[in-house]
Amino acid sequence: MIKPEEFTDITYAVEEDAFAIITINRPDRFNSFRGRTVDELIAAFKTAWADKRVAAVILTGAGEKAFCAGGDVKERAETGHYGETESGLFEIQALHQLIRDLPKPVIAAVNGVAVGGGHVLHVLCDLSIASSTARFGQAGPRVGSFDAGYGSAYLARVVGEKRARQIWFLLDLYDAETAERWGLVNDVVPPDQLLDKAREYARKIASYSPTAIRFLKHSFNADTDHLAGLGNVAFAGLDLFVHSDEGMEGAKAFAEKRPPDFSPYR
Ligand SMILES: CC(C)(COP(=O)(O)OP(=O)(O)OC[C@H]1O[C@@H](n2cnc3c(N)ncnc32)[C@H](O)[C@@H]1OP(=O)(O)O)[C@@H](O)C(=O)NCCC(=O)NCCSC(=O)CCC(=O)c1ccccc1C(=O)O
Repeated sequence: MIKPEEFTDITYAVEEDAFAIITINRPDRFNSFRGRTVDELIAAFKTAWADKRVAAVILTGAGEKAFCAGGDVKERAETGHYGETESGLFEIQALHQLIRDLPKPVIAAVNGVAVGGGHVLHVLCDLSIASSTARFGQAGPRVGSFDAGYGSAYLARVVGEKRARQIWFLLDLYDAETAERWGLVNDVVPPDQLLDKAREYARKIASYSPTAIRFLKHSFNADTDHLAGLGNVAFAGLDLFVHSDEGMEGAKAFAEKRPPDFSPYR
């Protein structure tokens, strides 16, 4: 497992002997993730799980523009994949499951755009706080991708069927006020208050019984845990799809800054 001192794509810190802050740190790529980023996120969440000081975890992005823009589409357009990883696997699904299984609440502090796989990350967090400048949405069908596991089915539990379908079929970006109205985030605050609000949430959680919180988190999850099986099916399909001509058309069009042409695949 990669050690925190070896992290290149994220940063990890424990504050007040009470909570961890994980920051995706690739601002030049809108904090999009590659294989290495996902490996480091997994290592950071496991470190937080094992650390007895840590009662809650805050997940955020570096800079003011992006929380996380999903998979690194430029890397995928250039190489067809997301780069080297420790295991040889691209472990995004394991990261999703880890955020759910970690018996400590995970708070997304959404500091900018949360789109594609980055949007899925915040949806999977137990709580989300948005900067008033944050924007939310999915992008997969534009760039030749989809998340037909937690990213669609669990999203529908959070915002309802019509809105989840609207998010995935229209691919618009929604502002923080709309996200709050839809129940997609718990709070909206000015950008300069975002991390303090997340710390306030984490401090409160740290003052309560960790065993009670752990049971409650597992209980909330139990109702949708079967979606992990759906995720296995969905990601097996996605592995095939992203390498197809249709899938690669989306990634190449993004990298070439042109609209994709999916008309041959209807
Ligand atoms: C995020 C945007 C909405 C921001 O728009 P805007 O504010 O107008 O800024 P831009 O000028 O567009 O972007 C600024 C700068 O950042 C670069 N950038 C943005 N996003 C990415 C990205 N995802 N990857 C790489 N680089 C990115 C952008 O190119 C600009 O750089 P310049 O050098 O200045 O040109 C908008 O940028 C946007 O829509 N971005 C793309 C979002 C997206 O499509 N994300 C990927 C969705 S798919 C996904 O995340 C799932 C991946 C996955 O889980 C998976 C799992 C297992 C197998 C396969 C996959 C899979 O591939 O799908």
